[in-house]
Amino acid sequence: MMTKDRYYDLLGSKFNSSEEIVSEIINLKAILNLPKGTEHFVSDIHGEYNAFQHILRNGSGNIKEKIKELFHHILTPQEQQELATLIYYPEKRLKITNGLRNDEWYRHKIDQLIQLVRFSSSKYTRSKLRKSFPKRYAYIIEELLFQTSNQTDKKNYYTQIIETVIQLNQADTLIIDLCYTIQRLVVDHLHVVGDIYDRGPEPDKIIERLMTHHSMDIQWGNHDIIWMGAASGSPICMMNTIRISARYNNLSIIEDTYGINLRPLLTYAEKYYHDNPAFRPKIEPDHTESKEELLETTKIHQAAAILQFKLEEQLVKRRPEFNMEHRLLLSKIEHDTSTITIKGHTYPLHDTCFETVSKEDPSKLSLEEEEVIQRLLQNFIQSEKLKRHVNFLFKKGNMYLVYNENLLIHGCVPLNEDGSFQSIVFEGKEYSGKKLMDYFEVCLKQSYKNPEMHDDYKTDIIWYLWSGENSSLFGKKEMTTFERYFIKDKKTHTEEKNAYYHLREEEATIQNILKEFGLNSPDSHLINGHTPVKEVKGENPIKANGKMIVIDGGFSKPYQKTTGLAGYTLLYNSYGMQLVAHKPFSSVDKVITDHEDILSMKRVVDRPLERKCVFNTTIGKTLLEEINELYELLEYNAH
Ligand SMILES: O=P(O)(O)OC[C@H]1O[C@](O)(COP(=O)(O)O)[C@@H](O)[C@@H]1O
Ligand SMILES: [Mn+2]
Repeated sequence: MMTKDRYYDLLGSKFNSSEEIVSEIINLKAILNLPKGTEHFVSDIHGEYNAFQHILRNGSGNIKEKIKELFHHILTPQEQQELATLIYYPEKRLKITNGLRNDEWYRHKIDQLIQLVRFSSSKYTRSKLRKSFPKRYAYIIEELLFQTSNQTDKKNYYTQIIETVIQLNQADTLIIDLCYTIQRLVVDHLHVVGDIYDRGPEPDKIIERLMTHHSMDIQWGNHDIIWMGAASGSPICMMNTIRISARYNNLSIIEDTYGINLRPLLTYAEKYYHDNPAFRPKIEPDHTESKEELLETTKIHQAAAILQFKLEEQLVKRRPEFNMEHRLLLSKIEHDTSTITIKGHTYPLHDTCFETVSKEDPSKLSLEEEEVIQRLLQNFIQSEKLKRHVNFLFKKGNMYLVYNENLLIHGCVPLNEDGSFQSIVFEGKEYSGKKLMDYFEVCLKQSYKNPEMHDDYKTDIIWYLWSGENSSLFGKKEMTTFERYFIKDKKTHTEEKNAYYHLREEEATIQNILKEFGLNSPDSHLINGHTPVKEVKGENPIKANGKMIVIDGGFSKPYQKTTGLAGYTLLYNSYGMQLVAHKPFSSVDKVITDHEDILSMKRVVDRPLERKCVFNTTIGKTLLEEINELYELLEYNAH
């Protein structure tokens, strides 16, 4: 333990004089009284990088709103949209409008953008603002920002700066910098409420983009943890990532993006599998793969699924505490009649591919299969890029987050029908509610530290998190992957949701959960992703008298049919929370050429009586502690 004296000496060494300490106290106190910064919540991005980056660029409609507030009396809606498009994609827009621009256009645009920077920066201190400026024009932007073109004495100075920039052919780059500054200023902090991976084609690009973000956090989703599990040495999580990537025709994420060699798996799959309609990949109309390539994917898809089922049987048997015996489906197959009996009903099996499944010992892996799995796993563990991405997920992510009096969880808090927390025994200890989620997090972290261990308890827990009944990330009784492939009767495909999903409609449930996580403020909310909100069927994303908000971003194209909208994101500024509904995103080109935007409709979730300041936030609490310490330091120095 550090002594108090030593601590103050260390802290004091950051300041040269008492005056410096005093001015830091004044600075921090001033920050506490600024309005709280805008938080942006997104979830279930599912590899749809293009739609995601667009939402970041337009701040879920926030940029357009600022433009409207500032310029509604001088710009038509069309002109406002054009300005918005310029701010979203400055380089691309400037390229397109090349030739149409003259000095007058530049003067005008730079002035409008400066006004917007000023307007969007009112909540920031000068020092924070300075940090948000791109380096190359920081000085010029600052000069322009703190002068106004209206005061006559400053007018010449202001105009002169802009004229010089134009004369020196620097206007384009200045405009680009101003646009990105505005993008950055309208959202202070980003929360990603899980499911960056799977289904869509570019999860890696999403992670890379998030790595450059100025301030963000992640709550892991079930589709993120299977990739984290694969990098932690879990063969079953790895097989599942391969199976899903094959299903959505995205194997190039594994091969090209993460540099993992799938050849051994393909060679093996070619030997035992053929074309099979149930395993043909889902394809987009504009896909570029040849018939042969799609057939290869179909074979890999089957190999990955059967290997996953075999590994699952092994895991279920070695972990009786997981209560997953009902998932021992390979053991239930009647090979002679090609049927299976589940919960007392016998169903015919279709599109089967059980050539490698032994009747006597269905979970048994052949030597060849063991080898393929080992080689793949080594590749997953050693992929530098995957390691970088998973490191980032661990660094920025958690099972849940308490932030500014809100609780953020991707899936759920598993509940019993009576609303009590569902409990389960792991390693001889009973867990429920918050403790259960803390336990899951410890397991994930430990497993990642030991990627050379493939079937230890902590690594197996990651699979439990993917598909176990008490998993806060899954939230359903069982995952019917096997049934979906091989049984036609849709009844068997249903995945019964945890009681949480109907109980969360009630305010008392949410209050109880918030309390479990130490939240008692009347302004607290619970924010979930994970389940698409079926607005077409009348589902409301705002539940429990406004305490519960479901924001599945609906980015995942294959799921948009069921929701009717693309989905939701959430904004939380000093005036309260607003839910934003988005239409599906078409393409960047459409935005740039036709000014098509994801039409956003806003709905107010709530509006607290008082405008929230930094003082009321999580960061505010830390600042307050810092201020108190600085006061103590002043006193310590005075003695
Ligand atoms: O639609 P797909 O890709 O077949 O996946 C279905 C599976 O995905 C899950 O819905 C989990 O994914 P989500 O987290 O996106 O809901 C499972 O419950 C279900 O079995
Ligand atoms: Mn999910």
